[in-house]
Amino acid sequence: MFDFTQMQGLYTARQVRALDARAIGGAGIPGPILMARAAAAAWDQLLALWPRPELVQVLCGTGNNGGDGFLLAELAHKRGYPVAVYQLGDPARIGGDALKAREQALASGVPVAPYTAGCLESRGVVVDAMLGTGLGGEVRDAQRGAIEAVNTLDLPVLAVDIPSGLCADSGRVLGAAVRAATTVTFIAAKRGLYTGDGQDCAGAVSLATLSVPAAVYAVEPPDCRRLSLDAMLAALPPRPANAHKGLYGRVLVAGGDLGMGGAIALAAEAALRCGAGLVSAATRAEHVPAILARSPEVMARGVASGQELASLLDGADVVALGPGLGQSPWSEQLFQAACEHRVPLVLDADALNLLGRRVGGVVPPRGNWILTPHPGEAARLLGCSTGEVQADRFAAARELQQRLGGVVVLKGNGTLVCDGEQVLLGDYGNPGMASGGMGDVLTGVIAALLAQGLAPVEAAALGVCLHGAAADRAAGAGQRGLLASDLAPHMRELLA
Ligand SMILES: NC(=O)C1=CN([C@@H]2O[C@H](COP(=O)(O)OP(=O)(O)OC[C@H]3O[C@@H](n4cnc5c(N)ncnc54)[C@H](O)[C@@H]3O)[C@@H](O)[C@H]2O)[C@@H](O)CC1
Ligand SMILES: [K+]
Repeated sequence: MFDFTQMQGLYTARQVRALDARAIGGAGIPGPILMARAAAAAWDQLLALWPRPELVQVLCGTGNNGGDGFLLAELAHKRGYPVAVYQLGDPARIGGDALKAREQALASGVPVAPYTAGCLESRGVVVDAMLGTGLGGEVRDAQRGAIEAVNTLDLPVLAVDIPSGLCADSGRVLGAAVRAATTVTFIAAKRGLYTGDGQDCAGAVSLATLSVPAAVYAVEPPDCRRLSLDAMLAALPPRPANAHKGLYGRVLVAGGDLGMGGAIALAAEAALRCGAGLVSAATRAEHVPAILARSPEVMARGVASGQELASLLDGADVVALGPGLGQSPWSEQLFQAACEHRVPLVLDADALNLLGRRVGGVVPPRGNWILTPHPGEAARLLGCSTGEVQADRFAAARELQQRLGGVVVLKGNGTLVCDGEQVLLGDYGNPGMASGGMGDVLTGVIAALLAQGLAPVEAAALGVCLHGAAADRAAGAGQRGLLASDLAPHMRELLA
């Protein structure tokens, strides 16, 4: 239903280097021309955001990222703006197009001085052209000092191609990274700009393709794409006039151990609001009255054992297991019963923790489940630390999918959806979502979409974006205090 290949490709540094080389060698665009276009694109963005800057302070490294900075400084200087360029690293190490750019800037009269501690003035704007896609490993001390100085200045910062210190591939801060207000990235979007620390460092990202022809991109197909909610919503077919509830699937939400009944109520309500035909809840008998009082549309049943759950599974098209599930013997029984059935599953929260105990054991990988771990749950499933998951979220998502099958949704800033072939990145949402119940809602959303006939990867991709975009709308009233239950009306509106 969704054509992910039409969505924006996200590339690794290696891939972008290949595209650069192809643009120069194959498409015949000389390197200095590409660099001049990059500088012009960044300069245009700077002026668009901050017209008439009092001072343009440009920090240049010794690679081509620095070359972009020199040419930007020359543009600013020629247009009469006060400019100061600070060189990081030994100029003797500069070569190729970057050296030409530096010489051109110097010949035009751009003032260039070595970067020293305290050299930056606290006025105007800062252009970060220290490190781009050529960054290898943790930033060295000299660059680290400059990065920290930029971040303490409290001036608007434009990052050239990628904020210095951010890993283009993983979105991890390599020791220290510039926090920019905006980043102009060249030729192709780097995937690290959109996940992990990427969004915090890059600010608003714009892509300048530098007029590289489409044929160049054909040689390096991306294996990661940035999800477009609009494109997915546009592809959803309208409901026929003679529709009936049987067409839209039966979702069974199971979980809600003692003390955690709210989780199951949230998941069930989210499934209803996202269009599931019928939603049932299987939970502790104690929670049934409260669920019915809140959502009379939910068919809530008390289940005391795995056997009782098993009798409900045949009547479900999709089972969402995990919200408030707990890890008690009761939880274990429900988990066991659901996993023994062939029904498609959406597993979250404690269902993932129970799965983690059994990986490689009783429960083999399966193709018809969607697993929605946050980084901590992913770490438990992989037997590593949360830090290791966050250090390379793409690798963690792929590894999990390979081990467990199905579709893996690695939650967090820049949520990743991996079906084994591709990684899809959803960058909707905001920090207001760091509150209890958000995951339960996502589980219900994905289950509802799956029950309505979307392919598992589509249900996960649309669910993630719908959930994040609804939170962005709801956060109009403030991120702090955003409740999971605030999302439902917005999801409904978006789906409409
Ligand atoms: N023709 C091209 O290839 C184009 C490249 N462009 C720019 O070129 C950049 C890539 O240029 P390069 O490949 O020269 O690399 P960079 O300029 O990103 O970085 C290389 C420099 O960083 C230093 N460095 C590497 N790791 C470091 C670390 N851990 N700590 C401190 N310093 C470190 C290296 O010694 C080298 O001087 C892109 O990000 C983009 O800005 C653009 O001009 C567009 C065209
Ligand atoms: K940079």
